[in-house]
This record gives sequence, structure tokens and C-alpha cells, in this order.
Amino acid sequence: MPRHIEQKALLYVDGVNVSFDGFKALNNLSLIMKPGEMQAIIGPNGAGKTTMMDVITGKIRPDSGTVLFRDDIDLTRYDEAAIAKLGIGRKFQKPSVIESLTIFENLELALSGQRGVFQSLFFKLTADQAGRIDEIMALVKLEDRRDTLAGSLSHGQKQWLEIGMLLIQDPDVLLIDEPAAGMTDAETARTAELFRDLAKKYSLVVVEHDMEFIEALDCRVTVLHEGSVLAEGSLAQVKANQKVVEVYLGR
Ligand SMILES: Nc1ncnc2c1ncn2[C@@H]1O[C@H](COP(=O)(O)OP(=O)(O)OP(=O)(O)O)[C@@H](O)[C@H]1O
Repeated sequence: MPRHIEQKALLYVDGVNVSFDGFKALNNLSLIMKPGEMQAIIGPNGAGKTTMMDVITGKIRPDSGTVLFRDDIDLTRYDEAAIAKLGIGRKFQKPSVIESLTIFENLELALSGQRGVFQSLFFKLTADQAGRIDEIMALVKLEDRRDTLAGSLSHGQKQWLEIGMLLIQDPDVLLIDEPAAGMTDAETARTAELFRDLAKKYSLVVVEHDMEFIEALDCRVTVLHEGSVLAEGSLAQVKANQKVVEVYLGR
């Protein structure tokens, strides 16, 4: 473990560089995520937010730099599937629930370890597992829609279901990409409430553009710009930061 870290880090990113054809998408990026923390990542288009998530989840291997999970697991040595198994769950912007299955069945499929629809038909749930599905449905506020087909859910409900499908695999960290995009105001408010609940048990990294949503999350905010951290602090602090104001106004 690098000596200058005093507090145990859940995710430790140090000096990470990623170039695409000579263009630096991540430029000496360094940040630390502590256990049990919710952190929002903001920044103008092209700031490197998605690339950062790609590096943490093993989709992209950095050209150089350190990416550690729980202090000593070098994530750059693992592929995407192995990183998911280590306990780092990722939610992409678009929901990818199976529309022809019910909410319960989607969660059952996620619990059965993504073996595929056919195999999961023969997957027998134990009482404990069925109880776990009920628990997750309640957590993501869909308990009254157990037998509803996922295809008939609203966009926001699909997002909650997909978050439930990640949670059922019991991750330590959730990386969530623009959850509020396309949601109604009421859904956005409910999602913020859900995330504040989740933050009591999980560590969350939320990439988002919607400032009202970030305000409602009430968490630490990291601003990325040109592949590096430009500012960090509460939303009020980063909004008052002159460098941040210039970057956003200069868009
Ligand atoms: N596979 C790729 N090939 C070439 N350039 C890429 C690739 N992926 C990303 N980039 C470039 O790297 C930069 C960072 O992109 P990234 O998607 O990480 O930004 P972002 O902060 O997530 O932006 P947005 O808010 O628009 O999603 C952008 O300029 C983008 O065009």
C-alpha cells in the first residue's frame, strides 16, 4: 500500500493516464474513495468521467498509474467479470432489464448469477433467496409490483429495478452512470432518497450532470476536467470555486 494513505481506501486511483490516439482522456488522475461514502462525479462533456469508470471496472486498461481496491487488490490485473465478482457493481446509463420478465423474475435471474434465462428457469430458489428478493424489491420501492412485467415499468422504475439487480449480487461499491437522466422530477427526487438510503450500507460513486439531483444527494462532489480532478468538496464549495465556474461557463 502506498505509504501516504492514512485511512483505508476502498478505491485508490493514483496518477492514471489513458490516451486515445494521442488524446489524453485521463491525465494523471488521482482520487480516493473511502468505505461507506457516497461520492458524486461531475464535469463537462468529455471530462473523462466514463473513462474513469471504464478503468475502475476493467473495461479499459490504463496506460500507466495505480488502481487499487481495498488497498492491495490491483484492479488493472483483472478483467471486467472478475472485477464485478470482487464486489464492484456498475450501472450503465440505459436500463438493461429483460422486458418480457416480471420484476421478481429479473431479480431471480440476477441472483442466479446471470446464467442465462434458460438455465435460470431450472434454478430453484431457497427460502433465504426468495426472502432476499423481497428485501431488495422493498429497498428499491417496487415491492407492490412483484409480478409486473419489466417492459411495462416507467423509465425510472426500470432504473430502480436494475439497481436492485446489482444489489442482489451484494456488491461493496456501486458505480452509477447518470441515473437521473430521462427521469421525471418525482422519480429524480425518489432516486435521490433511494441513494441516500443505499449509502448507509454501500459505497456509491454517482456520475451525474443534474445539479438538483446532486444537491439532493448531499454528498462529496469531485469535479473532473480534461482528465484530472479540478476541485473537490461539498456541492456549495465546488460551485463557489472560480476554476469550476470558468470550466462550466466556458462550455
Ligand atoms: N474509445 C475512444 N476512442 C477515442 N476517444 C475516446 C474514446 N472514449 C472516450 N474518448 C474521448 O475521451 C474524452 C473523455 O471521454 P469520456 O466519455 O470519459 O468523458 P465524460 O466525462 O464521460 O463525458 P460525457 O459527460 O459526455 O459522458 C472525450 O473527449 C472522448 O471523446
